Amino acid sequence: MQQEFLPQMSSATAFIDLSGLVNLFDFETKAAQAMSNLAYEYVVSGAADELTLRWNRQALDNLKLNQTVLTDVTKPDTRVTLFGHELLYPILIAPTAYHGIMHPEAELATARGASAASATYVVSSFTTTPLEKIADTATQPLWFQLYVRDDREFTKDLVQKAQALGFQALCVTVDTPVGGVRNREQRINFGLPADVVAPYMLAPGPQKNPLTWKDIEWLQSLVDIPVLVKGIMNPNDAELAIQAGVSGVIVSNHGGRNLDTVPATIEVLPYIAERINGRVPVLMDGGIRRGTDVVKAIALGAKAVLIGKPICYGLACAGAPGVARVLTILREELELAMILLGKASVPAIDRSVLWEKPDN
Ligand SMILES: Cc1cc2nc3c(=O)[nH]c(=O)nc-3n(C[C@H](O)[C@H](O)[C@H](O)COP(=O)(O)O)c2cc1C
Ligand SMILES: CCCCC(=O)C(=O)O
Repeated sequence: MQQEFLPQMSSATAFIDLSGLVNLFDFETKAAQAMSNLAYEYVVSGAADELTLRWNRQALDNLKLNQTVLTDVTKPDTRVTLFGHELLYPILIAPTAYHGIMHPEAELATARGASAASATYVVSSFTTTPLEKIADTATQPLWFQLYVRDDREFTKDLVQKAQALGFQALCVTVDTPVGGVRNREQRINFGLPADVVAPYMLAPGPQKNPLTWKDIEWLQSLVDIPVLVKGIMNPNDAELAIQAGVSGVIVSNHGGRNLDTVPATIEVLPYIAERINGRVPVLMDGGIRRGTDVVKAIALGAKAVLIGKPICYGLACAGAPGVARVLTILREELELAMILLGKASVPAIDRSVLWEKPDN
């Protein structure tokens, strides 16, 4: 009998008990069953041999922490301030496309989950839900991620719409003039199902007019909100970003999805932070799955981190509560790590938390 009702419910949300999912990897395992094959292969995909995808994790795992005891930290303060706004903890939702293939409530569930967990949600240009609806739903800050399309008038209208709707920052993705070699997508002949539409995708595929630093200057002239560039992977580009006047830099290799065999983000982060030298905030994403990963990124110069795939998995497993749970688990792990490291606040997290072999 119950079978009859199942099609009306999302097979992804029906009867999922979140209590057994205690870390972000558990969500990935669960999502592999909850998601359609199309959605799972799309999300899990790295470029080519998926080396960078793996290195993002491996490089974080290979960093060791320096335990410090008897420090009297019981309730760490995880707050950070970014562009004049306070975040309760330094973890944002990275922009990921096409939530409509992951859950029937799509980006609205993500927005609800982010709001429930007091997190900032960076909405992808390739959202499958109109920005107005997301803005209506979210009660916590939204940022907008921009893919610049050939039609620059369209792009102008889009960023100005986002600003008018109250999106608080613009992240211009600069690492995707073309998508990477994605064999998993090729094997399943990835495409959006007919009932899932990305309203701002406009002319999918590679664009004819390459994006250059001049466009970054132009984009900044269109809006008053902070403009960040997402996808910086070397100090020279970071310097050019500063010269172009950006308000922030996101160290990202697109979760290993674009150019395979570029280094892990945690590996390049300290060099970029050194070059930026505090002139603008540096954010980072790629492989963050544990509270200790957040600590490591902050120790090496990130002001905050973003998470991509775990949010997709939380969404697919259980909609808004799944998204909220993923964020809350990571936040709680961060708090525990801070206590165990004796760091009472985020700004106090410096390189002393990283283990280095003593000289003597
Ligand atoms: C399914 C998926 C879709 C993505 N879509 C976008 C996108 O639309 N725009 C963008 O700038 N980055 C996109 N990214 C990259 C993420 O913003 C982020 O850089 C990356 O996922 C971070 O690594 P993580 O997944 O290991 O946390 C996407 C990533 C995934 C996994
Ligand atoms: C070609 C980019 C499509 C969306 C995206 O950014 C991703 O899948 O990583």
